[in-house]
Amino acid sequence: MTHFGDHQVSIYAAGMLAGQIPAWTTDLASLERHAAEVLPPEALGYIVPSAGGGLTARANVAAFEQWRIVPRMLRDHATRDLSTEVLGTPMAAPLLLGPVGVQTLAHPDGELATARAAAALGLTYVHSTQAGHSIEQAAAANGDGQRWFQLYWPTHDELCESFLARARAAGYTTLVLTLDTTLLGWRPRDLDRGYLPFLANEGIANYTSDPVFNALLDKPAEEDPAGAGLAFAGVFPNPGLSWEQLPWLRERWDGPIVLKGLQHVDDARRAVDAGVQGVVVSNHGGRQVDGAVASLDVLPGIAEAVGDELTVLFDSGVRSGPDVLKALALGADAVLLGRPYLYGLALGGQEGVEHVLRCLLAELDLTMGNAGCSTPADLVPELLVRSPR
Ligand SMILES: Cc1cc2nc3c(=O)[nH]c(=O)nc-3n(C[C@H](O)[C@H](O)[C@H](O)COP(=O)(O)O)c2cc1C
Ligand SMILES: O=C(O)C(=O)c1ccccc1
Repeated sequence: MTHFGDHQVSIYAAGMLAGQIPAWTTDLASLERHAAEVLPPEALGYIVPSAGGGLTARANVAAFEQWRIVPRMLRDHATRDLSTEVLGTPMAAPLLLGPVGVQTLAHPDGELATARAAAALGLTYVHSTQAGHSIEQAAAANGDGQRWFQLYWPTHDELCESFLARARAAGYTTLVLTLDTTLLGWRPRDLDRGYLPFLANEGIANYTSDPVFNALLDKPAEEDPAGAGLAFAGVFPNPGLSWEQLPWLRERWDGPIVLKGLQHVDDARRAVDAGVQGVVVSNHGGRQVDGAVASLDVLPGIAEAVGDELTVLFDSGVRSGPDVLKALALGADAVLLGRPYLYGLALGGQEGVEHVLRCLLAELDLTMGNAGCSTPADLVPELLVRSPR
Protein backbone atom coordinates (compact mmCIF):
# COMPACT_ATOMS: atom_id res chain seq x y z
CA MET A 1 0.00 0.00 0.00
CA THR A 2 1.43 3.35 -1.00
CA HIS A 3 0.43 6.62 0.63
CA PHE A 4 1.74 9.01 -1.96
CA GLY A 5 0.15 11.96 -0.23
CA ASP A 6 1.72 11.23 3.14
CA HIS A 7 5.00 10.55 1.41
CA GLN A 8 5.05 13.80 -0.49
CA VAL A 9 3.76 15.86 2.40
CA SER A 10 6.42 14.41 4.67
CA ILE A 11 9.19 15.07 2.15
CA TYR A 12 8.19 18.69 1.80
CA ALA A 13 7.37 19.13 5.49
CA ALA A 14 10.86 17.89 6.33
CA GLY A 15 12.31 20.19 3.69
CA MET A 16 10.36 23.17 4.95
CA LEU A 17 11.42 22.51 8.53
CA ALA A 18 14.97 22.51 7.26
CA GLY A 19 14.26 25.83 5.58
CA GLN A 20 14.40 24.36 2.08
CA ILE A 21 12.03 24.67 -0.79
CA PRO A 22 11.54 21.93 -3.40
CA ALA A 23 14.00 22.01 -6.29
CA TRP A 24 11.17 22.31 -8.79
CA THR A 25 7.68 23.71 -8.72
CA THR A 26 4.92 21.54 -7.31
CA ASP A 27 2.49 23.38 -9.57
CA LEU A 28 2.39 20.97 -12.50
CA ALA A 29 0.45 23.42 -14.65
CA SER A 30 3.48 25.70 -14.75
CA LEU A 31 6.04 22.95 -15.43
CA GLU A 32 5.93 23.58 -19.15
CA ARG A 33 7.12 27.15 -18.60
CA HIS A 34 10.00 25.97 -16.41
CA ALA A 35 11.00 23.26 -18.87
CA ALA A 36 10.92 25.81 -21.68
CA GLU A 37 13.71 27.68 -19.90
CA VAL A 38 16.07 24.69 -20.07
CA LEU A 39 15.13 22.94 -23.31
CA PRO A 40 16.95 23.66 -26.56
CA PRO A 41 14.64 25.15 -29.24
CA GLU A 42 14.43 22.00 -31.39
CA ALA A 43 13.53 19.85 -28.40
CA LEU A 44 10.99 22.37 -27.15
CA GLY A 45 9.58 22.76 -30.64
CA TYR A 46 9.12 19.01 -31.01
CA ILE A 47 7.76 18.15 -27.56
CA VAL A 48 5.40 20.96 -26.62
CA PRO A 49 3.39 21.79 -29.74
CA SER A 50 0.61 19.84 -31.30
CA ALA A 51 -0.87 19.58 -34.76
CA GLY A 52 -2.16 22.60 -36.66
CA GLY A 53 -3.19 25.56 -34.53
CA GLY A 54 -3.49 23.52 -31.34
CA LEU A 55 -7.29 23.50 -31.07
CA THR A 56 -7.48 19.88 -29.97
CA ALA A 57 -4.55 20.13 -27.57
CA ARG A 58 -6.28 23.04 -25.82
CA ALA A 59 -9.64 21.26 -25.91
CA ASN A 60 -8.09 18.20 -24.23
CA VAL A 61 -7.12 20.29 -21.22
CA ALA A 62 -10.28 22.40 -21.21
CA ALA A 63 -12.50 19.31 -21.26
CA PHE A 64 -11.46 18.51 -17.69
CA GLU A 65 -12.68 21.91 -16.52
CA GLN A 66 -16.30 21.20 -17.35
CA TRP A 67 -16.39 18.38 -14.81
CA ARG A 68 -16.47 19.30 -11.13
CA ILE A 69 -15.98 17.01 -8.18
CA VAL A 70 -18.68 16.75 -5.52
CA PRO A 71 -16.78 15.78 -2.35
CA ARG A 72 -18.49 13.46 0.13
CA MET A 73 -18.05 13.79 3.90
CA LEU A 74 -17.66 11.49 6.89
CA ARG A 75 -16.44 8.58 4.83
CA ASP A 76 -13.50 7.08 6.62
CA HIS A 77 -10.51 7.54 4.35
CA ALA A 78 -7.74 7.15 6.92
CA THR A 79 -6.44 4.16 4.97
CA ARG A 80 -6.09 4.86 1.29
CA ASP A 81 -4.70 2.54 -1.35
CA LEU A 82 -4.17 3.70 -4.92
CA SER A 83 -2.83 0.39 -6.14
CA THR A 84 -4.51 -1.51 -8.91
CA GLU A 85 -3.94 -4.22 -11.50
CA VAL A 86 -4.37 -3.65 -15.21
CA LEU A 87 -4.18 -6.57 -17.65
CA GLY A 88 -2.29 -8.60 -15.09
CA THR A 89 0.23 -5.82 -14.44
CA PRO A 90 0.39 -4.67 -10.81
CA MET A 91 0.55 -0.87 -10.47
CA ALA A 92 1.12 1.27 -7.39
CA ALA A 93 -1.44 3.67 -8.83
CA PRO A 94 -3.70 3.80 -11.92
CA LEU A 95 -1.10 5.82 -13.84
CA LEU A 96 1.31 4.72 -16.58
CA LEU A 97 4.17 6.60 -18.17
CA GLY A 98 2.80 6.81 -21.68
CA PRO A 99 4.87 6.02 -24.78
CA VAL A 100 6.74 9.14 -25.78
CA GLY A 101 9.38 8.99 -28.49
CA VAL A 102 12.79 10.65 -28.64
CA GLN A 103 13.12 11.37 -24.93
CA THR A 104 16.83 11.93 -25.46
CA LEU A 105 15.78 15.33 -26.83
CA ALA A 106 14.64 16.29 -23.34
CA HIS A 107 17.60 14.81 -21.43
CA PRO A 108 20.62 12.69 -22.43
CA ASP A 109 19.42 9.85 -20.16
CA GLY A 110 16.08 9.91 -22.00
CA GLU A 111 14.06 6.70 -21.69
CA LEU A 112 16.58 5.21 -19.25
CA ALA A 113 15.73 7.91 -16.71
CA THR A 114 12.02 7.43 -17.30
CA ALA A 115 12.20 3.64 -17.05
CA ARG A 116 14.12 3.97 -13.76
CA ALA A 117 11.69 6.52 -12.34
CA ALA A 118 8.72 4.29 -13.21
CA ALA A 119 10.32 1.29 -11.51
CA ALA A 120 11.22 3.35 -8.43
CA LEU A 121 7.58 4.33 -7.95
CA GLY A 122 6.00 1.00 -8.91
CA LEU A 123 4.42 2.45 -12.05
CA THR A 124 4.39 0.95 -15.53
CA TYR A 125 6.80 2.22 -18.18
CA VAL A 126 5.64 2.12 -21.81
CA HIS A 127 8.52 2.02 -24.27
CA SER A 128 7.92 3.80 -27.58
CA THR A 129 8.93 2.35 -30.94
CA GLN A 130 10.45 5.81 -31.54
CA ALA A 131 12.59 5.78 -28.40
CA GLY A 132 16.04 7.28 -28.16
CA HIS A 133 17.26 4.14 -26.37
CA SER A 134 16.71 0.57 -27.47
CA ILE A 135 14.14 -1.94 -26.22
CA GLU A 136 16.90 -3.81 -24.37
CA GLN A 137 18.58 -0.74 -22.85
CA ALA A 138 15.30 0.55 -21.46
CA ALA A 139 14.43 -2.90 -20.10
CA ALA A 140 17.76 -3.07 -18.28
CA ALA A 141 17.14 0.38 -16.77
CA ASN A 142 13.62 -0.66 -15.77
CA GLY A 143 15.00 -3.78 -14.04
CA ASP A 144 12.35 -5.50 -11.93
CA GLY A 145 9.82 -2.83 -12.92
CA GLN A 146 6.71 -3.35 -15.05
CA ARG A 147 6.98 -2.50 -18.72
CA TRP A 148 4.81 -2.51 -21.82
CA PHE A 149 5.90 -2.01 -25.44
CA GLN A 150 4.25 0.46 -27.83
CA LEU A 151 4.31 -0.58 -31.47
CA TYR A 152 4.30 1.54 -34.58
CA TRP A 153 3.57 -1.29 -36.97
CA PRO A 154 6.25 -1.08 -39.66
CA THR A 155 5.46 -1.79 -43.29
CA HIS A 156 8.18 -4.46 -43.16
CA ASP A 157 6.77 -7.73 -41.71
CA GLU A 158 10.09 -9.20 -40.67
CA LEU A 159 11.04 -5.99 -38.85
CA CYS A 160 7.69 -6.06 -37.06
CA GLU A 161 8.29 -9.66 -36.00
CA SER A 162 11.75 -8.75 -34.81
CA PHE A 163 10.41 -5.87 -32.63
CA LEU A 164 7.84 -8.23 -31.11
CA ALA A 165 10.40 -10.94 -30.39
CA ARG A 166 12.81 -8.46 -28.83
CA ALA A 167 10.10 -6.89 -26.68
CA ARG A 168 8.94 -10.29 -25.47
CA ALA A 169 12.50 -11.41 -24.70
CA ALA A 170 13.20 -8.18 -22.80
CA GLY A 171 10.24 -8.65 -20.46
CA TYR A 172 7.62 -6.30 -21.92
CA THR A 173 4.28 -7.87 -21.05
CA THR A 174 1.62 -5.93 -22.95
CA LEU A 175 1.64 -4.63 -26.52
CA VAL A 176 0.22 -1.15 -27.12
CA LEU A 177 -0.53 -0.74 -30.83
CA THR A 178 -0.82 2.92 -31.75
CA LEU A 179 -3.34 3.46 -34.56
CA ASP A 180 -3.62 7.24 -34.76
CA THR A 181 -0.20 7.91 -36.27
CA THR A 182 0.01 5.99 -39.51
CA LEU A 183 1.08 9.35 -40.96
CA LEU A 184 2.70 12.11 -38.92
CA GLY A 185 0.24 14.98 -38.40
CA TRP A 186 0.63 18.49 -39.84
CA ARG A 187 2.94 20.15 -37.33
CA PRO A 188 3.80 23.66 -38.42
CA ARG A 189 6.32 24.26 -35.65
CA ASP A 190 8.47 21.33 -36.86
CA LEU A 191 7.89 22.08 -40.53
CA ASP A 192 8.90 25.73 -40.19
CA ARG A 193 12.12 24.77 -38.45
CA GLY A 194 12.80 22.05 -41.01
CA TYR A 195 13.50 19.71 -38.10
CA LEU A 196 12.60 16.07 -37.73
CA PRO A 197 14.59 14.18 -35.10
CA PHE A 198 14.71 10.96 -37.09
CA LEU A 199 16.61 12.37 -40.00
CA ALA A 200 19.35 13.23 -37.49
CA ASN A 201 19.04 9.67 -36.15
CA GLU A 202 17.37 10.80 -32.94
CA GLY A 203 14.56 8.45 -31.95
CA ILE A 204 15.39 5.46 -34.10
CA ALA A 205 17.45 3.47 -31.58
CA ASN A 206 15.03 0.52 -31.75
CA TYR A 207 15.64 0.36 -35.48
CA THR A 208 19.41 0.86 -35.58
CA SER A 209 19.78 -1.83 -32.89
CA ASP A 210 17.79 -4.27 -35.02
CA PRO A 211 19.48 -6.77 -37.36
CA VAL A 212 16.53 -6.81 -39.76
CA PHE A 213 16.60 -3.01 -40.07
CA ASN A 214 20.37 -2.88 -40.41
CA ALA A 215 20.21 -5.39 -43.25
CA LEU A 216 18.18 -2.78 -45.18
CA LEU A 217 21.02 -0.22 -44.97
CA ASP A 218 23.78 0.23 -47.54
CA LYS A 219 26.17 1.45 -44.85
CA PRO A 220 26.07 1.19 -41.02
CA ALA A 221 23.94 3.92 -39.41
CA GLU A 222 26.97 5.51 -37.68
CA GLU A 223 28.66 6.01 -41.04
CA ASP A 224 25.57 7.23 -42.83
CA PRO A 225 22.97 8.72 -40.44
CA ALA A 226 21.02 10.30 -43.29
CA GLY A 227 20.72 6.89 -44.98
CA ALA A 228 19.42 5.34 -41.75
CA GLY A 229 16.94 8.21 -41.36
CA LEU A 230 15.65 7.62 -44.87
CA ALA A 231 15.43 3.87 -44.33
CA PHE A 232 13.32 4.60 -41.24
CA ALA A 233 11.09 6.85 -43.34
CA GLY A 234 10.72 3.89 -45.71
CA VAL A 235 9.23 1.58 -43.06
CA PHE A 236 7.42 3.98 -40.71
CA PRO A 237 4.34 5.51 -42.34
CA ASN A 238 1.77 2.74 -42.60
CA PRO A 239 -1.47 4.26 -43.87
CA GLY A 240 -2.51 0.96 -45.43
CA LEU A 241 -3.25 -0.63 -42.05
CA SER A 242 -6.77 -1.98 -41.63
CA TRP A 243 -8.76 -4.11 -39.20
CA GLU A 244 -8.21 -7.11 -41.49
CA GLN A 245 -4.53 -7.17 -40.54
CA LEU A 246 -5.05 -7.43 -36.78
CA PRO A 247 -5.26 -11.26 -36.74
CA TRP A 248 -1.70 -11.33 -38.15
CA LEU A 249 -0.49 -9.41 -35.12
CA ARG A 250 -2.73 -11.31 -32.72
CA GLU A 251 -1.05 -14.55 -33.83
CA ARG A 252 2.41 -13.13 -33.17
CA TRP A 253 1.92 -11.66 -29.68
CA ASP A 254 0.71 -13.98 -26.96
CA GLY A 255 0.19 -11.34 -24.27
CA PRO A 256 -2.47 -8.65 -23.94
CA ILE A 257 -2.88 -6.18 -26.83
CA VAL A 258 -4.16 -2.65 -26.31
CA LEU A 259 -5.22 -0.41 -29.23
CA LYS A 260 -4.15 3.20 -28.66
CA GLY A 261 -5.76 6.22 -30.25
CA LEU A 262 -9.43 5.27 -30.45
CA GLN A 263 -12.04 8.03 -30.34
CA HIS A 264 -15.19 6.47 -31.81
CA VAL A 265 -17.53 4.05 -30.05
CA ASP A 266 -17.81 1.90 -33.20
CA ASP A 267 -14.03 1.50 -33.33
CA ALA A 268 -14.05 0.43 -29.70
CA ARG A 269 -16.74 -2.15 -30.52
CA ARG A 270 -14.58 -3.43 -33.38
CA ALA A 271 -11.71 -3.73 -30.94
CA VAL A 272 -13.82 -6.17 -28.91
CA ASP A 273 -14.50 -8.20 -32.05
CA ALA A 274 -10.80 -8.14 -32.95
CA GLY A 275 -9.97 -10.07 -29.79
CA VAL A 276 -7.76 -7.46 -28.16
CA GLN A 277 -7.84 -6.80 -24.42
CA GLY A 278 -7.91 -3.04 -24.16
CA VAL A 279 -8.07 0.40 -25.73
CA VAL A 280 -6.48 3.74 -24.98
CA VAL A 281 -8.96 6.52 -25.59
CA SER A 282 -6.53 9.11 -26.91
CA ASN A 283 -5.96 11.72 -29.61
CA HIS A 284 -2.21 11.63 -29.17
CA GLY A 285 -2.21 14.81 -27.12
CA GLY A 286 -3.68 16.71 -30.08
CA ARG A 287 -0.58 16.02 -32.18
CA GLN A 288 -2.36 14.27 -35.03
CA VAL A 289 -5.79 15.57 -36.08
CA ASP A 290 -6.17 19.21 -35.16
CA GLY A 291 -9.85 19.87 -34.68
CA ALA A 292 -10.40 16.35 -33.32
CA VAL A 293 -12.76 15.98 -30.41
CA ALA A 294 -11.31 16.36 -26.90
CA SER A 295 -10.30 12.93 -25.68
CA LEU A 296 -12.21 13.24 -22.38
CA ASP A 297 -15.43 14.06 -24.24
CA VAL A 298 -15.55 10.62 -25.86
CA LEU A 299 -14.39 8.63 -22.83
CA PRO A 300 -17.78 8.11 -21.12
CA GLY A 301 -19.43 6.79 -24.30
CA ILE A 302 -16.62 4.35 -25.03
CA ALA A 303 -16.43 3.20 -21.41
CA GLU A 304 -20.15 2.56 -21.41
CA ALA A 305 -20.01 0.67 -24.70
CA VAL A 306 -17.05 -1.63 -23.96
CA GLY A 307 -16.03 -1.10 -20.33
CA ASP A 308 -17.30 -4.52 -19.27
CA GLU A 309 -15.46 -6.31 -22.07
CA LEU A 310 -12.22 -4.35 -22.45
CA THR A 311 -9.78 -2.53 -20.25
CA VAL A 312 -10.29 1.16 -20.98
CA LEU A 313 -7.27 3.42 -20.62
CA PHE A 314 -7.19 7.15 -21.26
CA ASP A 315 -4.76 9.89 -22.22
CA SER A 316 -4.47 13.39 -23.65
CA GLY A 317 -4.70 16.43 -21.41
CA VAL A 318 -4.04 14.90 -17.97
CA ARG A 319 -2.23 17.59 -15.99
CA SER A 320 -3.17 17.09 -12.33
CA GLY A 321 -4.36 14.70 -9.63
CA PRO A 322 -7.97 15.85 -10.00
CA ASP A 323 -7.69 15.16 -13.76
CA VAL A 324 -6.75 11.54 -13.01
CA LEU A 325 -9.67 11.28 -10.59
CA LYS A 326 -12.08 12.63 -13.23
CA ALA A 327 -10.88 10.28 -15.98
CA LEU A 328 -11.27 7.30 -13.66
CA ALA A 329 -14.70 8.47 -12.52
CA LEU A 330 -15.72 8.73 -16.19
CA GLY A 331 -14.80 5.13 -16.85
CA ALA A 332 -11.05 4.77 -17.35
CA ASP A 333 -9.27 1.92 -15.55
CA ALA A 334 -6.03 3.91 -15.58
CA VAL A 335 -4.52 6.91 -17.37
CA LEU A 336 -1.34 7.47 -19.34
CA LEU A 337 0.71 10.57 -18.80
CA GLY A 338 2.42 12.32 -21.71
CA ARG A 339 4.08 15.72 -21.79
CA PRO A 340 4.15 16.51 -18.03
CA TYR A 341 6.72 13.84 -17.21
CA LEU A 342 8.80 14.95 -20.20
CA TYR A 343 9.00 18.39 -18.60
CA GLY A 344 10.25 16.75 -15.40
CA LEU A 345 12.78 14.79 -17.45
CA ALA A 346 14.00 18.01 -19.05
CA LEU A 347 14.37 19.69 -15.67
CA GLY A 348 16.12 16.93 -13.77
CA GLY A 349 16.45 13.55 -15.49
CA GLN A 350 15.22 10.61 -13.40
CA GLU A 351 14.76 12.80 -10.32
CA GLY A 352 12.74 15.29 -12.32
CA VAL A 353 10.44 12.55 -13.62
CA GLU A 354 10.03 11.19 -10.08
CA HIS A 355 9.22 14.68 -8.83
CA VAL A 356 6.42 15.08 -11.36
CA LEU A 357 5.00 11.64 -10.60
CA ARG A 358 5.19 12.13 -6.84
CA CYS A 359 3.44 15.48 -7.07
CA LEU A 360 0.73 14.07 -9.32
CA LEU A 361 0.14 11.02 -7.16
CA ALA A 362 0.22 13.01 -3.94
CA GLU A 363 -2.34 15.41 -5.36
CA LEU A 364 -4.47 12.47 -6.49
CA ASP A 365 -4.23 10.80 -3.09
CA LEU A 366 -5.09 14.00 -1.18
CA THR A 367 -7.91 14.91 -3.57
CA MET A 368 -9.39 11.43 -3.32
CA GLY A 369 -9.21 11.48 0.45
CA ASN A 370 -10.75 14.94 0.73
CA ALA A 371 -13.51 13.86 -1.64
CA GLY A 372 -14.25 10.85 0.59
CA CYS A 373 -12.60 8.19 -1.57
CA SER A 374 -10.05 5.60 -0.52
CA THR A 375 -9.40 3.42 -3.57
CA PRO A 376 -9.75 3.65 -7.36
CA ALA A 377 -12.94 1.58 -7.06
CA ASP A 378 -14.53 4.54 -5.23
CA LEU A 379 -14.12 6.74 -8.32
CA VAL A 380 -17.60 6.51 -9.85
CA PRO A 381 -19.51 8.86 -12.18
CA GLU A 382 -21.72 10.07 -9.30
CA LEU A 383 -18.65 11.86 -7.92
CA LEU A 384 -18.83 14.39 -10.76
CA VAL A 385 -21.24 16.99 -12.07
CA ARG A 386 -20.99 18.79 -15.37
CA SER A 387 -20.62 22.56 -15.13
CA PRO A 388 -20.95 25.01 -17.98
CA ARG A 389 -17.52 25.87 -19.47
C1 LIG B 1 7.05 14.35 -27.83
C2 LIG B 1 5.99 13.30 -27.91
C3 LIG B 1 6.27 12.10 -28.53
C4 LIG B 1 5.31 11.09 -28.59
N1 LIG B 1 5.64 9.89 -29.13
C5 LIG B 1 4.73 8.90 -29.13
C6 LIG B 1 5.09 7.62 -29.59
O1 LIG B 1 6.21 7.39 -30.00
N2 LIG B 1 4.13 6.65 -29.59
C7 LIG B 1 2.85 6.88 -29.14
O2 LIG B 1 2.02 5.99 -29.16
N3 LIG B 1 2.50 8.08 -28.66
C8 LIG B 1 3.41 9.09 -28.64
N4 LIG B 1 3.07 10.30 -28.12
C9 LIG B 1 1.69 10.49 -27.58
C10 LIG B 1 1.61 10.12 -26.10
O3 LIG B 1 1.73 8.74 -25.90
C11 LIG B 1 0.27 10.56 -25.51
O4 LIG B 1 -0.78 10.01 -26.27
C12 LIG B 1 0.07 12.06 -25.42
O5 LIG B 1 1.28 12.72 -25.13
C13 LIG B 1 -0.94 12.35 -24.34
O6 LIG B 1 -1.24 13.68 -24.30
P1 LIG B 1 -0.60 14.71 -23.22
O7 LIG B 1 0.78 15.01 -23.68
O8 LIG B 1 -1.53 15.87 -23.36
O9 LIG B 1 -0.63 14.07 -21.86
C14 LIG B 1 4.01 11.32 -28.05
C15 LIG B 1 3.74 12.54 -27.41
C16 LIG B 1 4.70 13.52 -27.33
C17 LIG B 1 4.38 14.80 -26.61
O1 LIG C 1 5.80 12.72 -32.35
C1 LIG C 1 4.90 11.91 -32.04
O2 LIG C 1 3.87 12.28 -31.46
C2 LIG C 1 5.00 10.52 -32.42
O3 LIG C 1 4.24 9.75 -31.93
C3 LIG C 1 5.97 10.02 -33.37
C4 LIG C 1 5.55 9.29 -34.46
C5 LIG C 1 6.46 8.84 -35.38
C6 LIG C 1 7.75 9.11 -35.23
C7 LIG C 1 8.13 9.81 -34.13
C8 LIG C 1 7.27 10.27 -33.19
